[in-house]
Amino acid sequence: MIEIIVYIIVVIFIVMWCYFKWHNRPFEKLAARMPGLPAYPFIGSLYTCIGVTSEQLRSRILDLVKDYNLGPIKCWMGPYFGVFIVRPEDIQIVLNSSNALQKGFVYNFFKVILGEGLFTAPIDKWRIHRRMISPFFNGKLLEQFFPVFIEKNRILIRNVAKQLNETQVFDLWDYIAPFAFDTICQNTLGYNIDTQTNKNECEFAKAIVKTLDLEGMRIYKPWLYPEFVFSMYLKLTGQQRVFETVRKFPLQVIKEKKAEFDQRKKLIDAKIDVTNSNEHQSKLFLDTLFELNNGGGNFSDSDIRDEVITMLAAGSETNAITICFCLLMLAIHQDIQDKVYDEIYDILDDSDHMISIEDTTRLVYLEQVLNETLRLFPAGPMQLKEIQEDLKISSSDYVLPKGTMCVISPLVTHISPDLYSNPRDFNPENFSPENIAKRHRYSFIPFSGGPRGCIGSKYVMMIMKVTVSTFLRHFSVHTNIKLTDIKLKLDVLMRSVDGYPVTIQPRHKRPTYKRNKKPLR
Ligand code: HEM
Repeated sequence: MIEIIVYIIVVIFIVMWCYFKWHNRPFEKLAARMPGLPAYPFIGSLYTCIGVTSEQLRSRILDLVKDYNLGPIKCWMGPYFGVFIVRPEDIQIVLNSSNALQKGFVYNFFKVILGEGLFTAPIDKWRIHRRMISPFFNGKLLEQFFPVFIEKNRILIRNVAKQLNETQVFDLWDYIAPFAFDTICQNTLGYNIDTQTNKNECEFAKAIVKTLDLEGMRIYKPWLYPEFVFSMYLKLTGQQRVFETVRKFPLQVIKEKKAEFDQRKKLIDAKIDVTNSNEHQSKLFLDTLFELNNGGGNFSDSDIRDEVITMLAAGSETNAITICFCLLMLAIHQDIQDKVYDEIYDILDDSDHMISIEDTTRLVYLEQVLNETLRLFPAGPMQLKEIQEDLKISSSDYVLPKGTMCVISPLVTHISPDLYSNPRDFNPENFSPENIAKRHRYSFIPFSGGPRGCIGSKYVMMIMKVTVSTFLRHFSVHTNIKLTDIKLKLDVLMRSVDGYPVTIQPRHKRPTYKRNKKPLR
């Protein structure tokens, strides 16, 4: 009997192995020609990630690309065939191909948290939802978010002012992260939460960071790929509760807001005027989802929940990380800070009047500084696209077979010496109009690109300009660390290992050209 069982197991194993080899033929054919990492059964090339910290992982990836001279590089992610795409010409082809809209298999891990919101949605669903949601983040509608930026910045400045003249450094993150969360909450949910003042109020914000990190860690550990193994891992390590927390908060808010929406609709149907509130505008995003839901727009309750969680997750930490890095860069590079402040002063002078949307469009040097921050510290360091049909890229005439996972990494492309001189220095001149014109458009991809690029890029550039300029109008920012002291860790997002340590001083409201002038005798 035992012999028969063993015989059956061996036969099953051989059949599976043959199927696997047969299925992988096109990949193995290409892998034989393409340089890159060797692979071992089951773990593929991910042995390079075993036992390394997320900080070491970043260095390994950068070394890898350097060793292979930016060419397409093969890398087996467990059983999946992957190719690192580094050159801008190839990135452009992949990001704009209608056959590369599907996200890679690892995005399925995030469905536990984000459901099928835009970030994780399969192509058919994504197409419909993206068309419905895009208008909120484009053009004129963006203006509706502006009053919220101003109000949340007012609270931020009031809170940060407590650190004025302290000699001890503080971590910018402690102030900027709650600010970014409150802002996106108000703008997407119309929900006025104030975690800036009441830090313990929202467990959700902490839980979302934790869950995204847990799922991100899974990418490099193929033995955690099967769902049941990962759930067991969560149970054994007592971490499954954070996943429940992530779901609870948005559901509770959506329920509340839906009741308000239904109430308002009843009044409107009864022809009673409800156009009173300032709040109306910030409710627009969720209200429209409710309208799609009510009007048979093929938008279910779970679609609402998934899109809401996706916006909260995608739109708060990324924003906070970039603002923190930007202020830290300005603290390290005082000359650049002076130049940014001079520009702010030229546009807004030394009065206390609030910045307007028009003012933000004139802050062109600040925009260069923000772009340079996103170049060196792209919050979303890696993306994975699974191609649906064979795709020819320009480097070395390779044709990537259907099913290949294309790994695109701003982290890697942004520090290529072929594209940027002294790529590890912080130099906003990289984004002067002349220098931009000299480079390929896809040399700078912090928001990815093509039809599936970041939906929030305009929104976030605007909020970052408002926040950094408001901060600098009130304070000058300082630090005792150097650029080379910053250690980066690579999870789903890329952050600083040791936070963003700074001190602040009251701003002398005079531009450098007035400050440096010798007094007349
Ligand atoms: C500095 C801040 C931000 C950075 C660096 C950033 C970066 C990115 C990147 C690289 C992607 C592509 C990810 C992938 O394909 O794996 C992406 C997608 C996305 N981002 Fe952002 N993002 C930022 C802010 C925001 C904000 C503020 C929002 C919302 C208000 C947002 C919403 C989204 C959504 C919904 C997607 C998925 C788009 C789709 O698949 O259609 N992001 N973002």
